[in-house]
Amino acid sequence: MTIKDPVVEDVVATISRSATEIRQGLIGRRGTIDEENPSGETQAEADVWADGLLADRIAELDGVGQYASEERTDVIDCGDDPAESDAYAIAVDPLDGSSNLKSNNTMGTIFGVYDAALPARGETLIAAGYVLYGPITTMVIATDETVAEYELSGGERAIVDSDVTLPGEPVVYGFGGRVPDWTDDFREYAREIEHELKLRYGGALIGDVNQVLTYGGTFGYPALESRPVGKLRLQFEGNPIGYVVERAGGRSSNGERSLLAVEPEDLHDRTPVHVGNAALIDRLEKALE
Ligand SMILES: O=P(O)(O)OC[C@H]1O[C@](O)(COP(=O)(O)O)[C@@H](O)[C@@H]1O
Ligand SMILES: [Mg+2]
Ligand SMILES: [Mg+2]
Repeated sequence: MTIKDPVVEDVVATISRSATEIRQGLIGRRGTIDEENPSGETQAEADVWADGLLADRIAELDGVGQYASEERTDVIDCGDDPAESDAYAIAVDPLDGSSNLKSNNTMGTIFGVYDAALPARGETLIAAGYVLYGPITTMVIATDETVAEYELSGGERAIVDSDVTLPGEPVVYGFGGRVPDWTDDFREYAREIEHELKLRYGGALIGDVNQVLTYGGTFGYPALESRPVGKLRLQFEGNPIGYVVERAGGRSSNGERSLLAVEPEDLHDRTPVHVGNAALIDRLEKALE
């Protein structure tokens, strides 16, 4: 599978080559450091290390004007301003689910290629995807043309599915947050889903969303009573994941509308995230009305 846009291909190739190294570099970096990221969360040593590695490599690519990640406060300007040129802005969650490092469970790396200066609406994404560090390392890449899945080995990517499509019949679900902290409307909706689908929740967005893409169903990290804006970050998690799932034939929502239509106010905005089969996301939005 070739990616038509050479800058997107360069970004994807850089991330796929780095993934093998990131996976290997997790060994010995499972602890936390005495620092917080801009969202106020304690950083893992690996979060900061993976961010540095990706920032160095992505920022130097031709056609990349900005690099931003959930691990650093500000955007790095590294070329032409995406607002005034053909350059793209790359937003990254270097390690998604890094609290899973301690228990040695699934994690990922998420990226979005925005044709706009950050923060930007998801509608300006021209590509997005993720690496999944599971028993094997895979990469899902969505562009305007298609969603494809690859296996990564030694920095090379080998195609496994050139047309990833959300299965029509939903099978699995995963909802984040503590049940008593859910809103009454969401809890009522979740109770129905629990009777229809099978629970799959691993504590890393990427692992859980990849199950939804594989089997059909829904993943949600909802608005909480204690935190109405939810937990996940719009630029680094919500938008890229929303883009992938929408391109694969599903829907994304912040509870009211497509994640891709949400206007950001700040680089580190949080948002409720819901993705999956369109019929389920339609039902969710109705339940929250
Ligand atoms: O621990 P919780 O509340 O279940 O949260 C899990 C969610 O938080 C995250 O770990 C947040 O991502 P980061 O690890 O990149 O901060 C998601 O991957 C996951 O869906
Ligand atoms: Mg994350
Ligand atoms: Mg992260």
